[in-house]
Amino acid sequence: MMKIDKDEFNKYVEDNVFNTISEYNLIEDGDNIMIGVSGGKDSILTLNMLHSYQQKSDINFTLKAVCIDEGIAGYRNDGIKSAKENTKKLGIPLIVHSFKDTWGYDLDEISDLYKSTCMPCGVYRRYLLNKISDEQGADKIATGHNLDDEIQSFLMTFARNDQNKFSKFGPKLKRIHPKMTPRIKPLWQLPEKDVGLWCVINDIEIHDMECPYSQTSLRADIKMFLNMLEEEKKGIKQNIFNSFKKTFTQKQSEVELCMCEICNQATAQSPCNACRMTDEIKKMLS
Ligand SMILES: Nc1ncnc2c1ncn2[C@@H]1O[C@H](COP(=O)(O)OP(=O)(O)OP(=O)(O)O)[C@@H](O)[C@H]1O
Repeated sequence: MMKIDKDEFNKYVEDNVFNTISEYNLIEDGDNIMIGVSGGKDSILTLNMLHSYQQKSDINFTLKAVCIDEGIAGYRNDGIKSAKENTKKLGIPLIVHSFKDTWGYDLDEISDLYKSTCMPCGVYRRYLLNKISDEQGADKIATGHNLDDEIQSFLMTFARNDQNKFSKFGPKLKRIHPKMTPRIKPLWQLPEKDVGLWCVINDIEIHDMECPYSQTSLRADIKMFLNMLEEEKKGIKQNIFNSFKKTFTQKQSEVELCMCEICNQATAQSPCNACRMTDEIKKMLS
């Protein structure tokens, strides 16, 4: 087995992330950054890298973290524990907010209502991440999306013939509405295997469990396909990412946003997805 030098590896990870931050101007002076922390490896590395960037760079910015409790028995509580421990260690304030507080039910209670549970989960999670970031005055939401996530999303747009999603690609999304907090992805150029290795090498306590619902998604199939290809043809994921980078030009979303007549959040169409879904779920549950 190949021996890995811890300091060298940590420097490689830090250089990779710091380069993405500076090359794409992810963080600017005076920014209030909200980090979406699930307690898993990607968001815990993001948390540590942004904390370290705050210490080492001469850019002044604040950090807060938010953890959304979807209500997944036997899964989410360990993630929240990891989010609490890791933010406490770094002195970063954490907000925990649940689906149940907002809509009155857990994800578990609505998991059978849709073909893939990831659909309602994604709609509600994105909604809450944005709402809380907006309420907290955040300028940007940092997520732990890594190189693997980005090429999976890229291939998913082809599988679904949904090129509108191109506006969500890239390490930094533009602000398209005053109430829509844009995303930044500091791990955009870092392969997932290196994120895992960083946690192991540094003995970082993380929540290392697959979401019990993730197997129902197209993303899970594409991830498995890419991992299988990578096993046989080393470097194929990096090649896909490099080709993606060459052809990628950020498409500005062409949708004009308005305010949801029910919840007063920014949306492409009123009522917003979350409110329309809530109405549908209430009917299905009654
Ligand atoms: N429950 C949550 N609360 C807050 N942020 C979240 C939550 N779930 C996901 N995120 C944010 O979205 C990113 C992508 O999430 P996703 O579940 O697709 O990936 P992941 O690879 O499992 O991430 P992680 O290793 O951080 O759990 C996470 O890294 C995190 O920044």
